[in-house]
Amino acid sequence: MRVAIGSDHAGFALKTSIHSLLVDELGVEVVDTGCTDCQNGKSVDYPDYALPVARMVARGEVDRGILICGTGIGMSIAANKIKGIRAALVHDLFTARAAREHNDANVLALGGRLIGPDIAREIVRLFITTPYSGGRHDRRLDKIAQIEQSHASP
Ligand SMILES: O=C(CO)[C@H](O)[C@H](O)[C@H](O)COP(=O)(O)O
Repeated sequence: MRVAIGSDHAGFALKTSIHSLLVDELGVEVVDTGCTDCQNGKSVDYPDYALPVARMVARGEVDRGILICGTGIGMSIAANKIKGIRAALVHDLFTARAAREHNDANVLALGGRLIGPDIAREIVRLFITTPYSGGRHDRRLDKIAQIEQSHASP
C-alpha cells in the first residue's frame, strides 16, 4: 500500500510519529509531501499541504492519504473539495473504524493539537487495516458521487 501524508506546522510532530508507524510497523510505502521545514514552528498554510495529498489520492497515485493540522478541520475541509475524496476527521477509534467500514474514507484528517501520539497511532492503524464493508453503504457512497457530478456548481 502507498500512503501520502502531509501536515502544517501544527501537525508536524504527529506526522513524524505516524511516519515511523506506517513504514516500520505497517510496511506502508510513504510519500511525505511536507511540510518539511516547519519543525522549528515555522508557520505554513494547511491548504497548501491538503491539495497535493488529496490530488494524489484522487488520481490513484496512492491508495490513501493522511493529513494533520491543529484540529484536522481545515485539512478535512480542503481535501473534501477535491472530487473523489472522502476525507474523515477522526479523533477516536470508533470513528476510525466507521470511517473505513461505512464511508470508505480515502483520506484521514487528524488534529495534532487535540490527540496524543498513542491514540493517533491506533487510529492510523485502523485506517490502514480496516476494509470497507460495502453492501448498503455502496448506495450511500453512490449518492455522494452523484452530488459531486450534479452539484459541482451551487
Ligand atoms: O487547525 C487548523 C485549521 O483547521 C490548522 O492546523 C491551522 O494550523 C491552525 O488554524 C493554525 O493556527 P496558528 O495559530 O496559525 O498556528
